[in-house]
Amino acid sequence: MAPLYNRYVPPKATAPVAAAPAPSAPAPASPDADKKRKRERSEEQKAERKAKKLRNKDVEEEEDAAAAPAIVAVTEAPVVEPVVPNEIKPNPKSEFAHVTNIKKRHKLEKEARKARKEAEKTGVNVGEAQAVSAEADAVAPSASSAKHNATAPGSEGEVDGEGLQDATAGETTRRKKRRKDTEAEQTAGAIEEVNGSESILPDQDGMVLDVTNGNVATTEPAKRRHKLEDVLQQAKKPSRKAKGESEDDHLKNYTGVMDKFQKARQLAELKEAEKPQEEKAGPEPEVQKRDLAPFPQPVNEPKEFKPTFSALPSWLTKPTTISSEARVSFAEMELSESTVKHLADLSFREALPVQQALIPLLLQPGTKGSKFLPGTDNVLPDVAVSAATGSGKTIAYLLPMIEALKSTTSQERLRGLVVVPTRELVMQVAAVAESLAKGSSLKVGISSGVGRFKDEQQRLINTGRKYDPAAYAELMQKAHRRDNPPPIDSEDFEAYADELEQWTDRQEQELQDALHRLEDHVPEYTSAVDLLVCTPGRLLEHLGSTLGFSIASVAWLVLDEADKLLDQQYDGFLQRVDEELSRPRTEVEQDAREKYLRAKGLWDDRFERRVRKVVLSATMTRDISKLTALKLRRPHLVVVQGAEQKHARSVDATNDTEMLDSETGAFEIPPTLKEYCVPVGDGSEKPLQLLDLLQSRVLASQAPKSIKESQAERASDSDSDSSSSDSDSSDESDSDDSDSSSSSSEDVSEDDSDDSEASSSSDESEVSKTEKAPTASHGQESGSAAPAPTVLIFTASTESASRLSHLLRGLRPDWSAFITTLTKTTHNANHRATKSTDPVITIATDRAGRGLDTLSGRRITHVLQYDVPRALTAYVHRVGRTARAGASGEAWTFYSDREARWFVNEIMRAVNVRRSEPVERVRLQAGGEELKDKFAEVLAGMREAVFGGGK
Ligand SMILES: Nc1ncnc2c1ncn2[C@@H]1O[C@H](COP(=O)(O)OP(=O)(O)OP(=O)(O)O)[C@@H](O)[C@H]1O
Repeated sequence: MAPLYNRYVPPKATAPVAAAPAPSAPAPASPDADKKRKRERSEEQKAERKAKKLRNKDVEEEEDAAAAPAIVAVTEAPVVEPVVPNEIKPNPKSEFAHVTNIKKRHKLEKEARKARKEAEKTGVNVGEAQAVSAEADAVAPSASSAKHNATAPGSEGEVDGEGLQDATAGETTRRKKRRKDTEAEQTAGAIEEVNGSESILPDQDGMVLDVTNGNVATTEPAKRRHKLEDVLQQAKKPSRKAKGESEDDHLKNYTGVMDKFQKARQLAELKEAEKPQEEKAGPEPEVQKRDLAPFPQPVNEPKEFKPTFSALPSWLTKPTTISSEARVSFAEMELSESTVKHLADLSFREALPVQQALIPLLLQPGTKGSKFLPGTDNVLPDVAVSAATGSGKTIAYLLPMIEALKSTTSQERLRGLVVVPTRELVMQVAAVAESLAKGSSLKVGISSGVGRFKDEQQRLINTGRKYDPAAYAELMQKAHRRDNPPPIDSEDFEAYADELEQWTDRQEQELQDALHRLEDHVPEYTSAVDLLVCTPGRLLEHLGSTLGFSIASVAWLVLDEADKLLDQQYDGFLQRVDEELSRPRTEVEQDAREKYLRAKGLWDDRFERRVRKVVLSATMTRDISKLTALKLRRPHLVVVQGAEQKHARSVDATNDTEMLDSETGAFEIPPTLKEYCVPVGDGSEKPLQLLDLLQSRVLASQAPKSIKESQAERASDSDSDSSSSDSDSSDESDSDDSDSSSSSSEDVSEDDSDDSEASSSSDESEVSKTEKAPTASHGQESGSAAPAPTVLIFTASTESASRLSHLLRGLRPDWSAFITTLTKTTHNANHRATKSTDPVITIATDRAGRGLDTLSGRRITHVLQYDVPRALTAYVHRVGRTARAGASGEAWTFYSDREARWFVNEIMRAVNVRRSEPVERVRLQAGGEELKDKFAEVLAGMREAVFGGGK
C-alpha cells in the first residue's frame, strides 16, 4: 500500500465533480474488466513515475536559469506525467499508439481525425492562439494556486478517468468553473512539454492529448478544442530560452510597470535625501518630564504709563524745530541776488535760525529760495512762530512779505498789514520795513497814535476824483434830504430820523469831499501805502472812520507779539479784522481782474484772494481757544530751540516738563544772557540798592568821567549803615499789589488813543529816529572801546517809574542828563541826545517790555527789574531786551521778601523756561549813612512837591 503522504489526494469535496452525475457512466464493470483496468493503472503509474523522474531532472535545469516569476511558477507546478504503457508497443504511425485499449484508441483516433478535419476547415487563428498564450502568461503568477489545483486533475483522473473520457458537452457547468485554472495549467504544461520536447500532455480531466502535430484530440466541444489548439500552437513557438532571449528582453514586456516602480523608488530616495540632516540623523528631542504643577505663564511686565492725551491739534504738538545754533548765509538760501545784496548793504549776511526756517516758507511760490512750487498759492500754510527774544523774527517775516509785495504791480491798495501791541514797536518795525523796501516803489505807512488822527488819515489815503454824474446826483440828493427834514408830524419823518441815525462820519466826509470838487465828479479813494504797521486800537479807528480805508485787499496779515494781542483783545479787533477780510468786496474794492472775471461770469471762489497769516512771539501761546480766533489755515508751527537749553533740560527732564512743552510751549532765554536776582528785604532800601548796583556793577567799568567822579565821591562817603526810609517801600508795595490789568489797560489806552500832537513825545520820536536804519547786532560794537552802558529799568507802573526817576536824579544829580523815562505820560521826558560814550538810563514800564530792540540807537546792555514782573511771560520779554541777536547782556531782578516765594518758584525754577545757566543770587549794599540821609532828604522834597506841605 502506497503511503498517503507520497501523494496529495485532494478531499472529495470537489463537490460539483463528485456530485455531478456522469452523463455516460459506464455500466457495472465485469471482474475481467476490473483486472484489466488495475493492470493498466499500475502500468500507467509506472510510466508516470518514470516521467516524473525525467521531469524533475529537467526542472532542476530550468530552475537555475529561471528569472521570471511566471516561468518559475510554471516549472514549479506539479506536472502530470504522460501515461506511457510499457507493454504495448506504440505504433509510431498512430497518434494514440500508447493507448493499449484498442477500442479506446480507435475511438480517440477517430475523434482526432475528426477534429483535425474541422481544424483544417476553419484554419488556426494565430492571433487567437497568441491571445490565449498571453492569457496563459497572465495567469502564470497565480501558479501557486495552479500548483495546488494541478494535483487535483491527477487524482480526479484516477477517480474519474473513464468517466471523463465519456464526458459529454453537457458537463459545461463543471468545466466552466475550473476553466480558468486548468487553462493556465494546460498552457503551462504545454509550454513545459514543448520545452522538454514532450509531445503528449494530459488533459486536466485526464484525457490524453497528442500535440505532436499541433492537433487536439478530445471529446471537448469544437470551440474549446480550438482554443486548446491555439494554445498548443503558441506553445510550439520556440520559448524565450530556445530563442536565446535574455531575461532583460523578457522584462521589456513589463517595461511600463517596471518604469513606474523605478520612478517611485527614485522619488522615495530623493525625498529621503532632501530631508534636513538633523531630521534624518538628529537625536530624538528630549521629552521634558513635568509633574502636575501648572505651566509657568509669561510675566506681564508693568509698563510705564505715559499719558498720550492732548487737547492740542497735531500742528501745535509737532512743530518744525530748528536749532538756535544753525547758521547759513543769505546767499546759500538761494535768494535773489538783489535781495542778498540789499541785506548785505544792511550788514545782514548770515541768516539767523528763525530766518532760515521762515523765509523759504513765506516766499512767494516759485520765487528763488521759496519752498513751494508755482501754482500752490491755495495750499500755502499760515505760520505760527515761537522763537526767543532778539532772534530776528522781524526780518524773517518782513523780507518775504516785502519781496512778494514788490513783485506785484502797484494797485494803490493796502496789501500788507502788520499789527504790534505798542507804538514803540510800530516805529521799530516800520523802520525795518522801510529799509528792506528801499529802492522799490513800495510805501510803508504807520498808524500808532503818534500825531493827529486826521494827519494820519491823510497820510494813509489818497483822495482823487472820478467823473460819475449819477453817483454825484445821488450823493447830492442824500445831502439835500439830510439838510431838509420833512415836517415832524408827517409820515416821512420817522424814515428821515432812521436815515439820519445811520449817517456815518465816512458819508459826511465823502459828501464834503464831493462838495469841494468838480460838479458831476465824485471823490475816489485809494490807499497811499502798500504796507501798514499799526497798533490794534488805531487800526479799529481807521476801519471805522477813515474814508477809503479798507483791508479788503490785504494779502498778508502779521501779528507780532501775537500772544499779547490775543490776551488783550483790544476791543475785539481780531473779530473786526476777520469780518473785514471775509466780507465780499464792494465794486470799488475789486481790482481790474476781479471786475473782468465777474463781468464774464467766470469769477469763482477759488479766485478769492486769501490772506496769508503769520503770528509770532517769544512766548507763543498754545492756548487753542485763543489761537482759534486767528482762524489759521493749514497752520504750521516753527520753533527755534537752543542746543544748550536742550542739554540743560535733558539733565532734569521729567514727564512734567515734556507735557508742559507740548501743551504750553517752553520759553527760551537767550543763551548769551546772564541773569541775576537781588533780594531786597522788605524793599525799604531798594532805591539805595539800585544805586549801589548801578554804581558798582553797571556803570563802574565803562562809566564816563562824571560817573567816575561820582564814584569817587561815593567812596569818600561814609560806609556806615543808614537808617531805612519808609516812603519808597510803600510805593513798591503799591506796585507789587497792583493787579495785572493796570499795566495792560495802560498799554491799551495808549495804543487806542487818537493822540493829539502832544502825544508825540520826544521818546517816541527818538525811537523812530534811531530805528530808521537797522543794522546787524554784534556782540561788541565797532571801535576799540567797549560800548557805554545802556540801561533799561523796569518799574511796575508809570507812577513808580516817575518816582524812581526823581529819586535817582535827587540822589545822583550828575546822572540827570542820562536818565529818561519811557511811559505813557513821558511827554516831557528830558531825553537829550547822548554821545556814544555817555551812558543811557531809561526808566520804563512794561510797554517797553515787548519788542524794543534799542535805546537811542544803541543795544541795551543791562536790564534792571526794579519791580518784579507780574508774569513769567513779562519776565521773558523784559530780560529779552538785552542779549539780542547773539550779543551779551545782563538782567537783574529785585525782589522783596513778600515776592521771594513767587519769584523763586515761578521765575527762577520755572519748568517751562529753558535757560543755559541758573539765575545767580547777589546781595547788594544799601550805602552808607550819608547816602541814607540824602535819600531821606530827597524823599521829603518829593513829598513836599506832591502834597505841597511836606506832609
Ligand atoms: N541776520 C541777522 N544778522 C545779524 N543781526 C540780525 C539779523 N537779523 C536781525 N538781526 C538783528 O537782531 C536784532 C533783533 O531782531 P528782532 O527785533 O527782529 O528780534 P525779535 O525776534 O523780533 O525779538 P523780540 O521777540 O524781542 O521782538 C535786531 O537788532 C536786528 O537788527
